[in-house]
Amino acid sequence: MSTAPMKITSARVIVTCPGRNFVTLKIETDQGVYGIGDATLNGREKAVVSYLEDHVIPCLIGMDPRNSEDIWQYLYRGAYWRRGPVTMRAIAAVDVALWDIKAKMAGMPLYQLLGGRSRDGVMVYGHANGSDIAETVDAVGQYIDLGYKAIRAQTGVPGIKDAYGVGRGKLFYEPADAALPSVTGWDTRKALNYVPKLFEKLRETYGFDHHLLHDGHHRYSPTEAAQLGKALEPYSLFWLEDVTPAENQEAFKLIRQHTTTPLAVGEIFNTIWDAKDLIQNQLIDYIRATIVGAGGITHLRRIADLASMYQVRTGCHGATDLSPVTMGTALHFDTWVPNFGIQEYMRHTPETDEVFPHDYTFDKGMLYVGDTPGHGVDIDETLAAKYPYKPAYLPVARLEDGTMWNW
Ligand SMILES: O=C(O)C(=O)C[C@H](O)[C@H](O)CO
Ligand SMILES: [Mg+2]
Repeated sequence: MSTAPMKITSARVIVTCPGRNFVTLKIETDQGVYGIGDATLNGREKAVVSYLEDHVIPCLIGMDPRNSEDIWQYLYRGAYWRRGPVTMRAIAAVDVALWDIKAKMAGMPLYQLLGGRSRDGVMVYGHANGSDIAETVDAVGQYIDLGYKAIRAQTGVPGIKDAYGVGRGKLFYEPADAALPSVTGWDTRKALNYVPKLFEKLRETYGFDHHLLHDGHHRYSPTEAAQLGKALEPYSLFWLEDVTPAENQEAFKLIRQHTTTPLAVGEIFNTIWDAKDLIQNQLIDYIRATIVGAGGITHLRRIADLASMYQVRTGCHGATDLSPVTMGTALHFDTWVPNFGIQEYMRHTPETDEVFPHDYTFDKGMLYVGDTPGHGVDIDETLAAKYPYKPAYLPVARLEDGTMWNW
């Protein structure tokens, strides 16, 4: 790589809504090479747009884009105000765009810069859901027919209005759907009674050859979470995710003492500090932090390295609110990271795929990175401009008596 001076000449934020909102950062350089990073924060997109445009981009102009580590430290330490979803997404977008530039300049796919291939392909899990057990069992069957090796199963629960994870469309589940938050319901007892029956039926119908996963979406108390984990043990889950909120990392001790169902946490984590105690005390099995949520490649690989010391494996978040730029970048990360576990893969709509041309491909339950230099994902700006931003919130959840709960 040349040691001649190199400069960032411009950086722009592109907001587009090809079915859902995405915030993308494009960094251009004086050598004609550009990089792309995702900065989407579902339901709070404009906060990151402002953070980037008003507070980050002015500092970037003139910096040497090759110094991605120094720029990461500059944005993290330099703001004085550390961590948080807005800050860390803005940093992630810059970081990913800079790694994209570096890999393009090297003429290599990004995984080569991280340390090369550790595996041929990346095992992914898809989202099967239905309004009741029968429908969810059918949906899981459809994923099996599509070749998936691992499937997350979520079901509607009798008596709960719009239970988490039950989509309106198959393959394209999208919770952020209303100009103001829609109100969904929750009832822990009803869910605790019903969810194990789903997995009993799934194992009875399809046997034990496929990995099954379930997301508690922060709804249960530690004691209830332990009960759910115990009840699910006979069905041998790949993981039980976000079974209780993780702000208090200590809470997982209680769950861990009562169940051997593997636990996954971290899609809302921003830094290594959110996961440190969970990892060091071996309270989880999978860490779900991903590229856009946790400060880009530069920071996520630190989390993965810490996790590797405690036999915790990765399981990057990959819902539809993470753009193809994050998906593509995560696949390079997954292709390299030694302690890889699994990658979530919720398919984007054809409109989104068209706005973000990419070279990753799906085959028999696996995703494969391409060999395009960089992370292999671009943005068609002309097409993106045809889909203006539409306000869309995630739902909220309330108990039957009106009490606010965790969505
Ligand atoms: O994909 C998952 O596991 C989720 O829990 C999806 C989240 O609800 C979604 O990313 C929120 O924006
Ligand atoms: Mg989740």
